[in-house]
Order: sequence, then structure tokens, then C-alpha cells
Amino acid sequence: MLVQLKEMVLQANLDLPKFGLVTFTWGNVSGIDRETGLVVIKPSGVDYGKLRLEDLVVLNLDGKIVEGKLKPSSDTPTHLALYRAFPQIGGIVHTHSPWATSWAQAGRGIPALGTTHADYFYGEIPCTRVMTREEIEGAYELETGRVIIETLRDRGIDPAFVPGVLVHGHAPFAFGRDARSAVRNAVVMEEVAKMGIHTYQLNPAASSIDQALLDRHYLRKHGANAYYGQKGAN
Ligand SMILES: O=C(CO)[C@@H](O)[C@H](O)COP(=O)(O)O
Repeated sequence: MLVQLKEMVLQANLDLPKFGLVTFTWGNVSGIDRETGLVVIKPSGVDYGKLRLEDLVVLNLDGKIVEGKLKPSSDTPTHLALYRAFPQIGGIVHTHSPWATSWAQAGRGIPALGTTHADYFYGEIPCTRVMTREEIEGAYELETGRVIIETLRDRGIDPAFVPGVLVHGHAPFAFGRDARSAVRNAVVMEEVAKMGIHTYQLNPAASSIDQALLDRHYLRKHGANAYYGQKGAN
């Protein structure tokens, strides 16, 4: 069942330590097959070095396990809530990558301070509000998904254009059209998080780039008139 999706999700999880995004098992990647509505996700607490295709867990969007012997990631309810809310998302990454997590702990969104950011995120990477005691003591992972959804919707942010969010006091989530692109976005988020902290150290008054530069850099890579790379080459 879903062999190609499983292979992509397995490789995406193995890329987390490869790209320096995780310590121990502090992260998880999932992918969804939109035709069947089935989600493939990493099992909870399994070392990446021991992870095998048959360890992955397959669930429907209601959270029912349809294949897999192991317990799914503890963050599964968050992933499922996001897939239900945003049909444009095909893959989700959650890590505790240190630089992006520092912004989440500071309760600050990552502004578009440069073109590196603009190449992948069409504006600020937002940070959610603080979760309430009821949310934390209730269905925590589901509520984490709900506060992410609330943040993106309240600010009119489409996760296809700004594929990342910081959960206040917790850590980042990144999105993509599939698991592989979600990991790429998680890597870029960590890089621009690091650059942002260094930028403010060099210049505490640094400001976001203007809209024209944001447009140029984002739209040359994404959208109908993209021309970056070999797109359109004969
Ligand atoms: O956010 C956390 C822990 O705070 C989780 O992301 C875990 O670090 C990974 O959990 P599993 O996917 O292994 O259940």
C-alpha cells in the first residue's frame, strides 16, 4: 500500500539528521496521498538509524490506523489537523531545530530580512500565540494543530506560499507539496532563522526587505512566470 509515498516519507525522515535538523528523535515527517486521504508518518520514538519502511504507520484523516504495527508519532494529531484544514499541503515536518526553535521560544516570527528567505517564504514565518492552560491540559497535539490553523487563517497566510510556522514556546513546523519539499523548507527555515539572529546581532535595527524585492525573489522561483533554474529551457 502506498509504496512510493512510504519511500518518500522514509527518506524524508532519514534526511532530518542528515541535514542537522534533529537531536535524538526530536522530529517527524509525514506525507499524504490526497486521492485516498491516507497519511504516512514516522512511528513514535524510533531512532532514525533503525527506521525501516515497514515501521511507518498509515492512518486515515480521522486518525484510524489502517496499516502499521508501531504507534504513530506523538504529533500525529497535529499533522492530521493540518492536512484536514489545508488541502494544498502534501507533506509536514516538525523538528526542534535549534535556530528556528529559538525564535519559537522567544515568541517571535521570523521576518523576511533577506532574499534567501524570500526565495522560499513569501513573507514572515509567523509564530503562534501562547497556548492556553486548557489547550495544553486537553488534547494537546490536536490543540497545537488548531492554534497553527488559527494563526495562519487569522493572518491570511496560505501555507503554500509561506510553508512554515513557529509554535510559541515549542518549535517549528514546515510544509510542502510533499514530504521531500517540506524537508527542504524546514532546512531553509533553520538557515534563515540562524541568519536572522546574526543579522540582529550585527544590526538591531535591521528591517524586512521591501515588497518589490520580496516579490522578485519569490516569484522568480514560484508561480506561472517562474524562471529560476532550467524552467522553460528548450
Ligand atoms: O515535539 C516533540 C517533543 O516535544 C516531538 O516532536 C518529539 O520529539 C518527536 O516525537 P515522535 O515523533 O518520536 O513521537
